[in-house]
Amino acid sequence: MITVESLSKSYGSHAAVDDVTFIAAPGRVTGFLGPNGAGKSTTMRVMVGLTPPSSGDVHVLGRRFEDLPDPGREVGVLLDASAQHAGRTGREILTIAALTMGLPRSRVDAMLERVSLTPDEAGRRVRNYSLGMRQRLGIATALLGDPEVLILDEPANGLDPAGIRWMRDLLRGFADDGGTVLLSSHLLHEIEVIADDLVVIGNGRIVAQGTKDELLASAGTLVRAADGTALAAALQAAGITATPSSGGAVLAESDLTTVGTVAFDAGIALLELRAADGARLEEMFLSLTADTQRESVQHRTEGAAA
Ligand SMILES: Nc1ncnc2c1ncn2[C@@H]1O[C@H](COP(=O)(O)OP(=O)(O)OP(=O)(O)O)[C@@H](O)[C@H]1O
Repeated sequence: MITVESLSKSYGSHAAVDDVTFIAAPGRVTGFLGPNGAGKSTTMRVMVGLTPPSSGDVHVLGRRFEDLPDPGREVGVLLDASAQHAGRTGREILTIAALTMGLPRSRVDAMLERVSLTPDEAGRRVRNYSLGMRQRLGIATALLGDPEVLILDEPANGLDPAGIRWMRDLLRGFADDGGTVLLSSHLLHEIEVIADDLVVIGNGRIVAQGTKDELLASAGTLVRAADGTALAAALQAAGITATPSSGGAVLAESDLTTVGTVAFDAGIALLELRAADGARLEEMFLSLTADTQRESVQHRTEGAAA
C-alpha cells in the first residue's frame, strides 16, 4: 500500500506537485498518468525519499520510506534505468545490490533469468546496453529483494513488443500475488491494458482518479444495433448524448446498464454493448489534461495573438 496525503513540492515559486492525495492499493496495478512536467517523477521521488516534500506526506507500507526497516526488501524501485553505473556489468550491479541487501548470490541468477538477460549480456558493461536491456536490469534490481511494493517510472520505455508483454504479465502476476504496483507511463495503451486504478495528474494537481472501469465508463459506452439511427434517437430521447458512428454503432455518454436498459425499453435488439475502447484512455487523458498540455497552451497563445 502506498498512501500519498496532501503532498506538495515546490521548486522556488513553481509548484511541481500541488496538494496531491491518492492511494495505490495492494493487489492492484495503479497507473500514474500525466503530460510532460506534470509532477509524476517528483511525486515518485518523494515516495522513495529522494526529494523532501514541501508539505504533506507519503507512506509506503505504513511508514515513510526512510523509516522502513529494510527498504530494499520491502520496496522495489525503478526511476531511471539510465542512472545505473555505466562501467559495471549487469551482473556486478545486481551482485552489489544483493550483497548490500544481505541476499544470496543465487538471487542474482534467478533475477537475470526472470528478466531474460542472457549470461553473455549480464557480463557486458552497462554502457553497452540498449535502453530495453537497461530497463530489464532496472526491473531485475527492483525485484531482487522480493518486495511487496513496486514503484516504476516509465518501466516500458525502450522495451520491444515482446518485452512490453513480458513486463505486463510480470506486473499483473506481482499484483495478483498481493503486491502493490505504481507505474507511470506515457504508453496509454499499456496502461489501459494493465492498470486496475488510474491517477491522472496535470500541472501538479490530480485531475482524475478512480478505478479504470469507473473512469473509462464515464468516457462512454459503445453500443450497436442493426438500426443505429433508431438507437441513437432512443438514447437521445432518454436524455443521453449519443453520437452515431459507422455500422450501426453509437457512442453514448452513459454507463453500460443505463444504455442497455434504454435500448431494451425501446425494443431495440443490440448487437454489441461495451465500454467504448480503442482511443478511449487517450481521449480521456487528452481531455482531462487539455488545460495542462503544452500543445494546447500553444494553440491558446496562437489564438490570443490572432
Ligand atoms: N530539481 C528540480 N528543480 C526545479 N524544478 C524541477 C526539479 N525537478 C522537477 N522540476 C519541475 O517540476 C515539474 C514536474 O516535473 P516532473 O519531472 O515531476 O514531471 P513528470 O510528470 O515526471 O514529467 P515527464 O512526463 O516529462 O517525465 C516540472 O516543471 C519540472 O521542471
